[in-house]
Amino acid sequence: MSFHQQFITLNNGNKIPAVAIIGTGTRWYKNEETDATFSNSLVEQILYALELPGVIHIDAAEIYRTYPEVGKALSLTKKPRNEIFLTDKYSTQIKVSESPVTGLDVALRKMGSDYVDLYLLHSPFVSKEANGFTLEEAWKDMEQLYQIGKAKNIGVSNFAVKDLERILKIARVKPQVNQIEFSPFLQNQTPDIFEFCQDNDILLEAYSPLGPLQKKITQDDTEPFFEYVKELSERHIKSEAQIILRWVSKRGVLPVTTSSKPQRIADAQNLFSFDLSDEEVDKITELGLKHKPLRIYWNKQYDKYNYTAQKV
Ligand SMILES: NC(=O)C1=CN([C@@H]2O[C@H](COP(=O)(O)OP(=O)(O)OC[C@H]3O[C@@H](n4cnc5c(N)ncnc54)[C@H](OP(=O)(O)O)[C@@H]3O)[C@@H](O)[C@H]2O)C=CC1
Repeated sequence: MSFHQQFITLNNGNKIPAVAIIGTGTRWYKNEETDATFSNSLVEQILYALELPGVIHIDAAEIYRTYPEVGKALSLTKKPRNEIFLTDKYSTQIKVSESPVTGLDVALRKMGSDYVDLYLLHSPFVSKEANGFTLEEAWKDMEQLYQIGKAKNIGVSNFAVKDLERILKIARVKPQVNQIEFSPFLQNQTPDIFEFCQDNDILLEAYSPLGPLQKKITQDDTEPFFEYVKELSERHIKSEAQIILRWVSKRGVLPVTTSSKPQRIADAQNLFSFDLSDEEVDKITELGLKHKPLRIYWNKQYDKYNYTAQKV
């Protein structure tokens, strides 16, 4: 099977691989970063990913406590650094390090790299009282990292329109990315975020894009959404996960996925070996919107927006 890779051009002209195939949070998440919690299976899975063709997009974060595994895999791989796209996130809500500048220094040391390709503020939940700096000051730190080249691109995660407006008011460097929860069952994490980011040329990334499959229960099989995804899976001879990930990308959003199963990682990297028609994309959108909102992360902060999460 021939391999095709796609890239998206960010608002600063840089390119990003259009799917992140190995997230190191969620199923790999740990509360502690010790020798005892070191995950050899995560190292193996990252190394497997790094043997696949093309530029490999890895998603990391300070709060996942998986820098040692990422560092080990980077030290063992034969893939050159410029064929790896490494995303990292500064932990805002739970304080791990003093500031984005100090946080990234520690991260780079632990991962054994001189730079990250993309650095994000993990959430907008920042305050002088809790963090010692405001959201605007945090962004100034991010800009400093961008200027000195330790972060080739910068962005945010879980930001609502009002949070982005605060940043845009003071930014010298506009966020390149907003990574949010996005799936057919959650098409607006917060009110109007999908449209706002597309209008402002801020790339949306979708974490938990496979929410519908992760939470699928047997009787869901009879739901029109699942019936249709199955039909497309048979029509295109692709897995149901590939159909949903491809739908995400056809909506102009970059899917961030992960798996403990090598075949699923390879399938994600092979996302652009097939296409969905506009009609197929629209039908998944429509059937997805009929489903009640499925929000897996940041429920405490964002369940209040469930009334509008399934409107586009
Ligand atoms: N910025 C933020 O606040 C957040 C960021 N993230 C990032 O996004 C990454 C991905 O998030 P995640 O929610 O795991 O993404 P996905 O929605 O892609 O879910 C991946 C999970 O789905 C399972 N899966 C894959 N294929 C199927 C299938 N066909 N049927 C059923 N289950 C399937 C996998 O299990 P299996 O291992 O068995 O294949 C895996 O555990 C994280 O690792 C993290 O890096 C995640 C949450 C929040």
